[in-house]
Amino acid sequence: MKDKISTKNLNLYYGTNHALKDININIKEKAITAFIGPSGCGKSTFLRTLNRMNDLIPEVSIRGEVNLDGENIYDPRVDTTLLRKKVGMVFQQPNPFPMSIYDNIAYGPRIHGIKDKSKLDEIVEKSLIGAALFDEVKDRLKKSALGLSGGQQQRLCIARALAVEPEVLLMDEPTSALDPISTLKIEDLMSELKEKYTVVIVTHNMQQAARISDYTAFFLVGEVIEFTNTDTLFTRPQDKRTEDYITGRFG
Ligand SMILES: Nc1ncnc2c1ncn2[C@@H]1O[C@H](COP(=O)(O)OP(=O)(O)OP(=O)(O)O)[C@@H](O)[C@H]1O
Repeated sequence: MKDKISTKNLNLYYGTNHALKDININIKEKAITAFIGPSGCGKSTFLRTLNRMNDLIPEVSIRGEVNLDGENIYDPRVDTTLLRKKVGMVFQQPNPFPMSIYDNIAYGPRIHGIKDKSKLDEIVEKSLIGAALFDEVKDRLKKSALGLSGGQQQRLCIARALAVEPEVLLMDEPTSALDPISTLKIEDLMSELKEKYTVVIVTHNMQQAARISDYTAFFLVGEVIEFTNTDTLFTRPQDKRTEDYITGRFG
């Protein structure tokens, strides 16, 4: 499988806080890559560098490269709107817009210029099917998205991300606000999504990383300590710090 994203000596500072230190990793296409590590070690920060979401935070400075299909996304000529269309994001708290289920999903495509009603209908249906939500909501597409359960809202947010035909999906602890059954549904969905998309997930839950990801990176105070395929990381970690973390000795 080819590398979809590769970072080169990536460093990030919040003011003087050196939050990411020389990150060099390659993320494989059409696979699930998980980031684990204790709180505050830079996982979310790193995830956000992959579609330049940190640009929106004041006092951030970034050095190094993030290459998407070989092109550095920090090149000043890059259009961040198009970048974020290609590299979509799902957050910890489901955050549907206060509008109908249909309009939530049509929102992105409309921004990108699609107005034709039948085309939008088709995108909405396809995205909801892709997010394993269609059957549950097909009779209430015009009802408010805020009436859905938390787990349904999170799948709606995934459908909303899929609607603009991304290539990469970044997920920042997408199940930590959900009950176990909704969590399982999202995990099953992620395994389906990786057939078409490159999926990158931050998770606090090591069992989740072990269950669903193909590759896992262990972060500690702004550094990637170990990054390899998930089985190896959890069964034969090379670094003592990884071993201590996965065996619950700290974190
Ligand atoms: N918006 C921000 N402004 C300033 N500093 C920040 C900001 N976001 C994160 N940081 C700092 O960057 C470091 C890494 O935080 P980050 O949230 O990326 O870690 P994390 O591993 O994702 O943690 P958690 O698992 O708790 O979400 C921390 O020192 C944090 O205080």
